[in-house]
Amino acid sequence: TDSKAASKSQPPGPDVCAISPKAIVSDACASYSTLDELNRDLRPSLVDITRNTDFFSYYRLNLFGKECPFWNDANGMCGNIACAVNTLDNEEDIPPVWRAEELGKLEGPKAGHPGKRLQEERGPKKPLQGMLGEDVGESCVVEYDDECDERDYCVPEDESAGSKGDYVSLVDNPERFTGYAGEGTKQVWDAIYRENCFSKASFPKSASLGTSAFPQRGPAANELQNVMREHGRQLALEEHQKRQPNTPFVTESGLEHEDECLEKRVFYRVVSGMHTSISTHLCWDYLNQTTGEWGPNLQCYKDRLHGFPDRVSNLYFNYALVLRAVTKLGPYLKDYTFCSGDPWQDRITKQKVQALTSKAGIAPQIFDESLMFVNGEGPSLKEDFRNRFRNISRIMDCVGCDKCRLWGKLQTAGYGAALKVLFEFDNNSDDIPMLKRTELVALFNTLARISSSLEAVNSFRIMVEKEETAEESEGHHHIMPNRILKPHNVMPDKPFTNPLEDDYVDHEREEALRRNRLPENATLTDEIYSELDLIWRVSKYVIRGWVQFPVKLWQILILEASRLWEFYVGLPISPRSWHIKRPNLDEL
Ligand SMILES: Cc1cc2nc3c(=O)[nH]c(=O)nc-3n(C[C@H](O)[C@H](O)[C@H](O)COP(=O)(O)OP(=O)(O)OC[C@H]3O[C@@H](n4cnc5c(N)ncnc54)[C@H](O)[C@@H]3O)c2cc1C
Repeated sequence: TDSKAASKSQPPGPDVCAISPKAIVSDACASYSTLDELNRDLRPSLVDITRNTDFFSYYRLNLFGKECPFWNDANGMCGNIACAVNTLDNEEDIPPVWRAEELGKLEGPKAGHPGKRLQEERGPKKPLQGMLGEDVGESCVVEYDDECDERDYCVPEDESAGSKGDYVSLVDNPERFTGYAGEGTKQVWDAIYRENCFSKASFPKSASLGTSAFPQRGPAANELQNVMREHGRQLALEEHQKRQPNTPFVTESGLEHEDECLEKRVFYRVVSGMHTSISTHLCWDYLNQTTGEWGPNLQCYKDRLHGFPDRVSNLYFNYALVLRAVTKLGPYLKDYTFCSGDPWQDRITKQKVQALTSKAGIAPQIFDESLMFVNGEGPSLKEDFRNRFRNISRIMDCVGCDKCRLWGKLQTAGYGAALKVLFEFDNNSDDIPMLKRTELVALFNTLARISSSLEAVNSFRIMVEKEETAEESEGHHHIMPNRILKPHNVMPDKPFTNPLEDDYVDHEREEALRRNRLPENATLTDEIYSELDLIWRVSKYVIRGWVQFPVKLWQILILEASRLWEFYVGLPISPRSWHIKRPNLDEL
């Protein structure tokens, strides 16, 4: 009952399925341990792609040229050396294919938004058209006349010749502690969360913040009041969680967030999960100002995340969402040339990407985007959702620390690309939007960010465990509040165990069984229906296995062929990574 109550107190409770506790658990949710397992599997390839290929390790963005469109940010600037970004000012340091002289040579499809007709002519189901890399002289860049394509979820970075921007090496500018804090950061985070306040009426494009100071009256003032109320509720919720963990948080409007629709919850989770990832990185790679050394800061993690399971839950949710987008994009990337100016490297990059997306494709579906924007007020929310996300990408120009702005912009672009792939790529439609190189780089690097955050959070949890065990053995009786994040699938009466241990999966099964158990007062009819339901789900699971078998076999063949190729050309051979998974009731 405790965990039930807790799950009602906030949208993303630690024991709750990431999206909707009842309706979509089997198709759209994976357990925390499944995601950890996937992450352990995929992480080496992802790190390899984002660190060792030119295509994915250089990003071009307009880092300094855009003013904050919402307020005067002159006072919120970070002067610490750690806030600085090393841009690649010397042309020699940029891969040849992206140097200005090469971009200047480009002709043809770089000019102009492709428009519907041109997209149709280019043919269906090839969103990338090989446009970014078939040949430098042909077209490594696609340029848009207007700021956004109507299906963009964020303001895209422009890589075309003549556009303003700098190249940065993402490897040389790691996301970590910078010391950027105070009123400036508060203002930015507040503005970002304000975008979460959906109203019944749709907002006009980029309107919810407005460019002027806060209004005193009229519709905008009403909205502001709602925002303040919402923010106040958030603070009250946090206070409540501290004082009375695991009890429902009741406001005048009832249990918090209980009645929110899927789309609004998803929006909040994406933003909050991104915030969690940023906090995790700054705590993991923290500057000890006494010793001058960089390393994990456990207290920083405890203050920001350990006591807030919903924040960590949102991080896992984002992993599922972005990984699903990358997996969905996989087949489209087969025709894509990863143009970096060196055909040999381009081929290797492609193989690495194919290996990653094929591996991810073998895993069970972890997020089901087809459930969004379909029921209730869902369809009418899509444009609002998109505009709000674009606004968040504009707010990133108000971040007063260059390095934070770099990673903030990259990650919003990455989530924007993921949302575009999930909600605008319709396999049954011929009209599929295009992706720029910057969007692809942002997408893969955002996944890599979340992936390293998951790893860091697991390591931090283990550190907390060790610290508590040490304290206990010294005789201090440590009282751990229930709301502190435990491995998510642990039964309430079982001891806290390291999520990396094998028996974690057993807890997961027990939890699944517990969820499916009938209430004590169940009638015979309930039991019969429950049995029939189980038989139905098991049959579906078995049939689905048979149907998917040829695809899986094909994926295995592709993977094996790619390993053989790696062996043949003398590359390090990627490990085999498919598992025969034990079915659990969640997947049935
Ligand atoms: C876009 C952006 C990028 C940044 N990148 C970096 C960076 O790379 N390195 C660096 O050192 N600093 C970075 N910062 C600053 C950093 O995020 C913090 O703002 C700063 O460390 C001050 O932290 P704080 O303790 O005041 O809480 P903040 O992290 O600023 O949080 C403000 C409030 O938001 C709420 N909150 C916190 N986390 C969550 C969550 N996950 N979900 C929901 N609500 C939450 C809490 O109420 C909290 O009090 C960045 C800031 C921004 C806006």
